[in-house]
Amino acid sequence: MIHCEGLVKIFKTADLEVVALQGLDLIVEQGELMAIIGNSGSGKSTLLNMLGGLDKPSAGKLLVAGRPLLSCGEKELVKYKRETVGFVWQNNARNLIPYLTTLENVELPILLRGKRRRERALGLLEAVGLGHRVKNRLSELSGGEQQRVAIAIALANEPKLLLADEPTGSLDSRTSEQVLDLFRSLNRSLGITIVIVTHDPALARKVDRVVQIRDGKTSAEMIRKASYAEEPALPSADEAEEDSHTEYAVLDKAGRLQIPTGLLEADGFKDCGKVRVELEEGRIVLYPPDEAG
Ligand SMILES: Nc1ncnc2c1ncn2[C@@H]1O[C@H](COP(=O)(O)OP(=O)(O)OP(=O)(O)O)[C@@H](O)[C@H]1O
Repeated sequence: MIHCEGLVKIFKTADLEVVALQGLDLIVEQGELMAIIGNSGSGKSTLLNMLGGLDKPSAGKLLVAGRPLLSCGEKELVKYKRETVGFVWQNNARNLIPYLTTLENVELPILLRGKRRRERALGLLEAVGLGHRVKNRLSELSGGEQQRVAIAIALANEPKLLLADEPTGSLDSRTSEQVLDLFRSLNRSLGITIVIVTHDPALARKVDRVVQIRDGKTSAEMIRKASYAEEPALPSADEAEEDSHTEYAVLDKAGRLQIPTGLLEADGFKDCGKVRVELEEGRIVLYPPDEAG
């Protein structure tokens, strides 16, 4: 569904250039539900904007649902945004119109596409568990309910890919859990590919694959040992990530590897600047530079 290779994004301001993505590689399969995590400023939102066709990369390869987003024209990009991708934002103001009812909010994007279909809007609200709240104004809904309306809106154009930027950022943990459950059930029932950008490690732990971005590049991947499809019971709050997921460092095509920061604190590696690399019995082993061979 998503194929990014060597993706670069440079923001130029009057006197400054910021390299937000520095040759990022990422592959997301069709029907995956995955999360992207990373520190503030690591490039998560920049990546999501590229995937959603809201901004163009400066260089690299970016294919989404078979479309080359870097080279396609404006018209094709508009078609892509309308037909292939849906967005859910943390900030409800970006998704919702406060003075309309729940039903009117969901009908609107369908109306804009020239197909007035109350039935479909009602169906979407049922799907997100809000069939009983269709006549309420948004101010009468809780934060979690409003986020579910936003998800119904994002689904109105029957997207193949749903992009969610901090979708639970302003919700308490119980409501976040419900929103994530909804993503899971939509992923299963509609087969829609879902990419969630989050700061929330608890949320990230509950999907099959978590990709970590560091300095504009994918640096590590955590893959759930048992897929949630095979083992729907989610890890308990006190289960550590190591128990539920296996962590991998990303090795790119040029042979570059980002070593997890914690490991670099070990004796001999701190600020060492270089390492000795040996192949030993089928394993690549790193030695501090001053350790005798
Ligand atoms: N429009 C822009 N103009 C200039 N620099 C930008 C622009 N958008 C993002 N950046 C810079 O690009 C880098 C990556 O930003 P981005 O918003 O993608 O990070 P993020 O990982 O989403 O952060 P956060 O978790 O805080 O939202 C940052 O250094 C940011 O300051």
